[in-house]
Amino acid sequence: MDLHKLVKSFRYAFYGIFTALTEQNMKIHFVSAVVVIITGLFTGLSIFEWLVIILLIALVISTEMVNTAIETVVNLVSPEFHPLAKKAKDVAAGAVLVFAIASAIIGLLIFIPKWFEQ
Ligand SMILES: Nc1ncnc2c1ncn2[C@@H]1O[C@H](COP(=O)(O)OP(=O)(O)OP(=O)(O)O)[C@@H](O)[C@H]1O
Repeated sequence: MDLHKLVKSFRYAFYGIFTALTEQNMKIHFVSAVVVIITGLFTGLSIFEWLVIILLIALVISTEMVNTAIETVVNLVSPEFHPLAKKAKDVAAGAVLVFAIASAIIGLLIFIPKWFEQ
């Protein structure tokens, strides 16, 4: 195993996370995640509920990062307006929206009953 290569891959991956965090949408997802985690700490969640919340947060952020990667490649290969560039960007953005909406619904299904039982 090439340890040097492995360390380099991790460094690039962390740089990718840092780069993605400079995007406005990622900042919104990040702040939302922090708000959800703080709300979860105050509400009191079971281990299973935390697993679901952490998985959803990680998947929304990962989906947004893949969307950013797609946007960047599209900008590289098609800086001018092109209907296929539009299709790629809109579909990638739609994928994030689908996951974000589903996550918000699942989050509310976890939190709302707990708020009303207290
Ligand atoms: N090269 C292109 N050809 C056709 N349509 C495009 C192109 N670039 C962007 N668009 C359209 O504009 C929308 C927004 O694009 P994009 O996300 O790149 O801009 P933005 O909102 O300024 O993003 P960011 O600020 O995150 O770079 C796309 O979803 C797409 O509909």
